[in-house]
Amino acid sequence: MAMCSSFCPQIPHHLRCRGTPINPFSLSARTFSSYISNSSSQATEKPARVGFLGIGIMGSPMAQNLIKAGCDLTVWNRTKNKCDPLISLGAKYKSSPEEVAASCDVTFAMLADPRSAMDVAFGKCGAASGMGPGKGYVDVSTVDGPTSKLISEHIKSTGALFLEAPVSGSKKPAEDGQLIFLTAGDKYLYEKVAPLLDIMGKSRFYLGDIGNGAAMKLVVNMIMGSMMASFSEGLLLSEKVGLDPKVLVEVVSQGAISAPMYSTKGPSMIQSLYPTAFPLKHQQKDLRLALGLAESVSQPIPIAAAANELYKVAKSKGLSDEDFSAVIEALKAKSQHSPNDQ
Ligand SMILES: NC(=O)C1=CN([C@@H]2O[C@H](COP(=O)(O)OP(=O)(O)OC[C@H]3O[C@@H](n4cnc5c(N)ncnc54)[C@H](OP(=O)(O)O)[C@@H]3O)[C@@H](O)[C@H]2O)C=CC1
Ligand SMILES: O=CCCC(=O)O
Repeated sequence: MAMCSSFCPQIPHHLRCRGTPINPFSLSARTFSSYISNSSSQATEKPARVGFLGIGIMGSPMAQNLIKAGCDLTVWNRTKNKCDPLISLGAKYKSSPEEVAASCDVTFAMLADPRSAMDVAFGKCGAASGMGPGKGYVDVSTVDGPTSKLISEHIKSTGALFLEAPVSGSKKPAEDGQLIFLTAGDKYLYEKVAPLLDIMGKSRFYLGDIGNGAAMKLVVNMIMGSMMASFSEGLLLSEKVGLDPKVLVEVVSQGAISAPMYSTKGPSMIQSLYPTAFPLKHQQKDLRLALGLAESVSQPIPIAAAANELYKVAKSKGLSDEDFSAVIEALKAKSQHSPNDQ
């Protein structure tokens, strides 16, 4: 368990065995009382009833890890057939977010963007209609602070608790239970869902008031979006001046600007392949939201603003559902010129 914040309960790694969701906090909460905290043996009781809304690239492996850990999981997705593999693994299915929330102690939501996060949380048959005292709602989608605050207000007006908990880490870390949770909101709920976060992630940060988790996530993804745009420029420039971009990837990997993202995505970018882990449309959404965040405090972010334009060009070229590394295609288009150009 990585060091998170002074508020963060430190759980020794040996207490985080797969299939044994064990955490000392589980003893105190009534709604979560079915957790056991026996660090020396396998869990003999099932965890509390957990809901999961939004079974996309991220939601699917996160939900799967909860099932594998023995959680009593109920799922919902707008496109129902994406729930089928989870149902095969033992998940229950309900036909609306309201029904999931009504039947669960804590409900997670992993939705595409602010609009869908709000619709699912408090739209027609939304989760809020099924919430009430003793329940918790944990939104792990990447949204902006104002959206998160609105969702929080709707959930809390029912008497339930709310935690925002966007994640750093992509498809593979989600599959491997290695996500990083950036949480804010009700501290009590944070402590109660810690065992569930520890099933899906490798670390968690508690950042205080609602909006802080969203802001942290947007800052991280703003940096990531600019890094990928810059890396794309480097790959194309190296090739144009007669260098082997594969060697560039190797050189970068050995130096101070080394990043797993470059080593992982560089080789496929060189082949113009963009297998989707993080959809480009979501990266552009995050840059857009980061620009709004910066605007709200009059902070100039010109690099991110330029990167955002590039992702918009990539979207206009039909690359929304490709991996965000496909942003390189926007630069290829830009750099095309006639042989007569100087
Ligand atoms: N992929 C990644 O690497 C990461 C993504 N994120 C963030 O996580 C969130 C989910 O991402 P990801 O799983 O990749 O995205 P996907 O596009 O794969 O999944 C989006 C989910 O939102 C649902 N959805 C979209 N619109 C609506 C709507 N109007 N009403 C109800 N449900 C809707 C989709 O349902 P349906 O199946 O019906 O379309 C799907 O379940 C995003 O906020 C993203 O920014 C965070 C970290 C990493
Ligand atoms: O929001 C997406 C983040 C992807 C990552 O952290 O690798």
